[in-house]
Amino acid sequence: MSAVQPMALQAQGIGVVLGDAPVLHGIDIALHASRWTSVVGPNGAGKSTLLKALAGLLPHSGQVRLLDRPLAQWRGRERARHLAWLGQGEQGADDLSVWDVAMLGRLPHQAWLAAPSDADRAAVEQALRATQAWDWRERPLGALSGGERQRVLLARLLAVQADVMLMDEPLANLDPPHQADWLLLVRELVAHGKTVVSVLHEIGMALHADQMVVMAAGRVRHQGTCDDHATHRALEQVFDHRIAIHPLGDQWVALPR
Ligand SMILES: Nc1ncnc2c1ncn2[C@@H]1O[C@H](COP(=O)(O)OP(=O)(O)OP(=O)(O)O)[C@@H](O)[C@H]1O
Repeated sequence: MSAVQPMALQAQGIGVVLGDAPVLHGIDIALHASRWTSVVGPNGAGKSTLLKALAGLLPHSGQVRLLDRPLAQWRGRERARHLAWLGQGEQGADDLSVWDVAMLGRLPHQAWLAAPSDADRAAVEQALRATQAWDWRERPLGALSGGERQRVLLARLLAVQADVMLMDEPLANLDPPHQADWLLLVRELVAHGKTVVSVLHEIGMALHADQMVVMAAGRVRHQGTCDDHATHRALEQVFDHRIAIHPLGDQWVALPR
């Protein structure tokens, strides 16, 4: 009999209002630890807003629980060691070197104004090598291409060595080989007990996840495993049947109808 997996993240009745507009309506999701969940849906569905609410970056109604404890009960630095975040199209830090950007991921581990420890330096090197960004470590972030920049920001997230990793469009600007590398990386993270939640527009890639949350118009329309036909039908429905999910070998692909 397999052991019951603990919950990494739970959202209960999450509502978010941005400006005057209600953007999320009563979201309930439960994400097991050591799994990869992809969040998909049309533009404006509320995917990024949900990810920000899960990360505690947005005021919301309802409750988020991280590792079975209400998010509000975590102290800031402790939470930042357990929950790492990669935002969509993050700007800023252009003058910092790639090494220093990745080292920002170690801030929750460091005492105030303390120099980086050997463990910090080892974590940064490991993260930069994992995203093949090591060779650029002395270059300023602002001198990199869009895809190179994304790999450095991914390294910053990895350097945190958090249990739960939230990534908003992590494949943005990545070429196909580096998208494939990301997939291998996520599988390795999950095999080592990490929990990954990623917002993805690449439906074929998203279908490699363990679980899928399908959103539309600020609501969760479906939550299920990626090999379940009900998940595929929900996907086709939220995209107005403009795509169809087909088997290809041992994978699933999304093709335009
Ligand atoms: N600051 C804001 N004020 C008002 N409405 C907002 C604000 N930010 C986002 N919205 C709206 O909230 C809704 C959800 O936005 P969100 O960015 O979460 O969608 P998304 O599913 O991530 O979309 P995309 O796939 O285009 O990235 C959209 O309709 C958007 O216009």
